[in-house]
Amino acid sequence: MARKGALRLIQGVRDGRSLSDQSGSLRALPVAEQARAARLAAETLRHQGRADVVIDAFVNRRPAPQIADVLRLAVVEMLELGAPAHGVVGAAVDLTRTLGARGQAAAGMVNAVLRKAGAYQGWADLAPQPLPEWLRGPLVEAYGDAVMTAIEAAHQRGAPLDLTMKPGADPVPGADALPTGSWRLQGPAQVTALPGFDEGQWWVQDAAAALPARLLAPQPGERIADLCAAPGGKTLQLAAAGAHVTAVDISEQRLRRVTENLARCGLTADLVAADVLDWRPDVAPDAILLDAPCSATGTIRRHPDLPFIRDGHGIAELIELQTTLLDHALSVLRPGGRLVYATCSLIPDEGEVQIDEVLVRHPGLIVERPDLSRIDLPGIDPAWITEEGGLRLRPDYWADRGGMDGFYMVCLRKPG
Ligand SMILES: C[S@@+](CC[C@H](N)C(=O)[O-])C[C@H]1O[C@@H](n2cnc3c(N)ncnc32)[C@H](O)[C@@H]1O
Repeated sequence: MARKGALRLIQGVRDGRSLSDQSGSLRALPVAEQARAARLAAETLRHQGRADVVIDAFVNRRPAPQIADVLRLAVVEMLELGAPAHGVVGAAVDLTRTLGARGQAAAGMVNAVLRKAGAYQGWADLAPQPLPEWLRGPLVEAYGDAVMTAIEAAHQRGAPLDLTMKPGADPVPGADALPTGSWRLQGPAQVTALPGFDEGQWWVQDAAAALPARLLAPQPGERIADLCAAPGGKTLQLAAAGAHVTAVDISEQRLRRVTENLARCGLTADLVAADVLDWRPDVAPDAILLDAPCSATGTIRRHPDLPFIRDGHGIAELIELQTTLLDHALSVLRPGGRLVYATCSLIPDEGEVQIDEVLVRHPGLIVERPDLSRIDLPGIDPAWITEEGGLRLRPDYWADRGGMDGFYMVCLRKPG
């Protein structure tokens, strides 16, 4: 059941739909099988390049797309996830037979290929799935070949589960403290079953994603606008620090997640469903966190489908939107106030370059470099600080601890 569900998810990705957008398509399966199908599909995409090397070693020509995906699923299940070959091969042959006349004809080939693939030596040494050229090109230019290889290796390793604790909450048993203040659980976990979930003691948030709110240093009683706020990880941090938070997002549906998260954690914020570009508060905020919409190319560890469903189109429009959002946010900020701009992107045009340009457009605007002596901003590696004074985080950082999402963030101060 889970394998058939995983194959359906992968085919959805081939048609351009993300895995998360398809989660409803598994509703007919028991919950545990839904989770298994989702994991199988994600791991198959994550390791597709390596699976193809193995398959190519045993076929004369690449099979039809659907059959190739059945083979990839089985290869990844055997060689990456360690499932016993006999069960996987039998299930893959059965799955192939359900794929119409082409499947019936291919069942023998699938059986023969997978029997050999199960005994493949050298899986661990195969190069990770490369990023598509539209993304790889700009990233090699920005970071160089060696870093690109390290980033691809980090994508292959996937992501652990990071938690941000409410101040004073007890850590989740088995979680490790990270230098920057987040907590990390290695290995898969059912989030809602973890201790402290129902009590709202913590929320799921990648260690890198937790840093923009820390960089902003929210103070009790400050008026802070969280712009582009949903699903609300940063809103929760700002509210937990005692700030009066207004969370603005264009998507009412996504704002419902913010409402749920606030309620679970016993925190409050004013929620506004609006386009930030139309939003003008009556009282200018003391501080703003602008987590702008972006290519999300820093989150591929957790979204291995992203390279398959994007082709680089739309990034120029996103960059233009980020510029407009940044200018608008600065226009509503109180004089002397601070603004943290953040994107979960690896592309410098969505980070460092935006800041180079905003400083030219807004004379008097300054960058507040991260202060490494601040006790509420622990664990910042000086190597993360960029020339203009922002923080560039990459998936290959903290490789021995399980990596982090790619992110860019910077704290700006508006002239008084
Ligand atoms: C990167 S996500 C924000 C993540 C969020 N800050 C968090 O920490 O959970 C970007 C958000 O921007 C919102 N968005 C995109 N364009 C917007 C606009 N013009 N005005 C307001 N929100 C917008 C999207 O709906 C999406 O929820």
